[in-house]
Amino acid sequence: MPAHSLPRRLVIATRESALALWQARHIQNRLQTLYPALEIKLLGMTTQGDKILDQSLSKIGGKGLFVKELETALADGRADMAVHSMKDVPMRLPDGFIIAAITEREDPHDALVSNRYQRLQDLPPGAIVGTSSLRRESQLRAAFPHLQVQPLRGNVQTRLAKLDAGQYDAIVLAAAGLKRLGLSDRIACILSSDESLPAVGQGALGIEIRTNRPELASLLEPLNHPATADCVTAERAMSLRLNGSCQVPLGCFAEVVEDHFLRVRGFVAKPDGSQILRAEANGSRQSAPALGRQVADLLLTEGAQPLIQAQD
Ligand SMILES: NCc1[nH]cc(CCC(=O)O)c1CC(=O)O
Repeated sequence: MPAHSLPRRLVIATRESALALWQARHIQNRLQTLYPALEIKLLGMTTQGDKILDQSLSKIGGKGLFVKELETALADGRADMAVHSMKDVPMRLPDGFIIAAITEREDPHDALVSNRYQRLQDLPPGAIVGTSSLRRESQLRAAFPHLQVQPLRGNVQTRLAKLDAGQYDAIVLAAAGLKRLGLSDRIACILSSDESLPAVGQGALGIEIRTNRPELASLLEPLNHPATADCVTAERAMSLRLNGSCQVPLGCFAEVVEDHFLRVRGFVAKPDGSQILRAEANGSRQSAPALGRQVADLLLTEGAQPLIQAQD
């Protein structure tokens, strides 16, 4: 990029939870190292998704609630870019917005957090596990029908506080959030992708800009991690094909195998875990979107349609 087109100041829009701020500062620091002359500020914002804590996200409109306010700040020029957990980014962005870079994935797995138990297998019948994620709930119920799954919302610290107050025997959180916040010692165990297939985009950060700011896209290019971007592209293609929203228990997880290939696994389920459909596709990294769609199509062939529709 020619030096003259470098902006002098940048504003990064972010939510104000500790995790969102960590993520925005992480991107700020990486950009500052790359572009020492740039003045980079954060614009903290509270979104609808942060305000409404008494209802399940799936019932109040889903992921979009975490990004809409940030997009408004991009649209009216208060900010140049927004940092998101890719897990919270809707499959379709509004016209005029793009994810310009996807950074290297942190641990994509879910983690079990408990003050008493080390593993899911150790939880006794009737033990209460906290999660508001239909994806986590359906997988837990399928494998451990003797457990009670109870709703748990709020930011990471709030959820840990509710566990510590004794409201739950264990909770399930994204390992990435705990690790970023320096809370790795709270992890009882990491759940394997067979125990809990991660959410689309889990552990990856995305940087969103307006499509009409190509100079920002060039500036962000060094932050893009191609392997992570290919994985997340496959996962999002799967979810888009199934019209995935928070209202459907669904997961998709892609991994790079032997540098050039992707292994893509997905599932859809009934929330109570009484039915889980799984599928896998393998192929070259260049065909990431096709592999994601292939997983979706395999699931549809297995009978996913009623599971997807039942939630409406
Ligand atoms: N749903 C909120 C959310 N969005 C992203 C993360 C974790 C960080 C990540 O996946 O990058 C979390 C917390 C959690 O699920 O425990």
